[in-house]
Amino acid sequence: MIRLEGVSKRFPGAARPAVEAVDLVIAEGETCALIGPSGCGKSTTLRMVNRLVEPDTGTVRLAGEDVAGVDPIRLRRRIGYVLQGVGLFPHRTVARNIATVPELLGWPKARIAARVDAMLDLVGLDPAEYRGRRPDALSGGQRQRVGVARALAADPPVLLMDEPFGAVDPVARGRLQVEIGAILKRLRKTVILVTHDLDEAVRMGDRIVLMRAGRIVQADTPDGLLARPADAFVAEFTGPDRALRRLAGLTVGALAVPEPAQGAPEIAWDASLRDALALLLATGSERLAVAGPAGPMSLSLAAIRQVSATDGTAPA
Ligand SMILES: Nc1ncnc2c1ncn2[C@@H]1O[C@H](COP(=O)(O)OP(=O)(O)OP(=O)(O)O)[C@@H](O)[C@H]1O
Repeated sequence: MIRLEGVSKRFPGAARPAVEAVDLVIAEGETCALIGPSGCGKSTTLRMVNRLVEPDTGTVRLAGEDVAGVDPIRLRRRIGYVLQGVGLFPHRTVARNIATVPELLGWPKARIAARVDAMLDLVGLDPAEYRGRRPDALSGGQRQRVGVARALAADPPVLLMDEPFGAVDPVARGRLQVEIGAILKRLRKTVILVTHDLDEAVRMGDRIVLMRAGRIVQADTPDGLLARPADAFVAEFTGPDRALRRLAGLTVGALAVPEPAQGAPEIAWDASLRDALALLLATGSERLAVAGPAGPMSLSLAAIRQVSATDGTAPA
């Protein structure tokens, strides 16, 4: 769906390229999280997809088409864009903000109004209560929800998200990551997400691309990145609590076995293994009871230990 081939960019006067020889393919319906230290080229990579930045060399293709040959305005109508702090128009109502692209596309008024309400519903805001408000009457998390609603309003197949939840407090942020991630999956959007937050990348990414100094160091599933860091830099970046992070990205269902564990503390099938471990430690139990989709199951501490034991250390 999105293909970057040998893409490089050096800004005028810069000592080294911001992005260098990046090859990356993002499949339709996939969420790809770009992560890495500040200044490693994440946002520049993202912006070359919607032509806010032009590459010096290489090509960016969208559904097979070289974006260099597509009029930028037309291109951006096919690509939703969500930024930190969103950039909502402050003097426009929530409804008018969400209607921005449909209005540009000349949709009839009734269709726009219906779409605005559907988008508000989608992101969990009651249309009757929120459509007439202005952005300054919203919480940070609500503003980000409106930002996502606006980006999705014209139903673009591709969504670019640059630190979308960076300005939101940690509690609201966790909820947004889970909810918005589920919506994007359900709608089968192809998403590039730029983030500083490894937990966000693990929660939302089907794949994580870790960059350093303009280059891709490792592109892998969240579990692959945490379990098998390609080198010492990746190991350091993912940190000493890599094993716990990994458990946060895996569900109880992945390890539960079809054996009843009567009387054991209960955990949900779709809870994370990190929550399961916390419950095992808090209760001192060796096993948890799981209500599986096809009957009672159990999850043992030993099984979690086994998964953690495969947590590779980086090759020297
Ligand atoms: N418009 C620009 N003009 C000149 N240099 C730029 C421009 N945009 C980015 N850069 C430089 O390119 C490099 C990569 O920047 P980029 O914003 O892509 O990094 P990033 O990984 O997204 O960083 P951060 O996480 O801090 O947002 C940095 O050294 C930055 O200073």
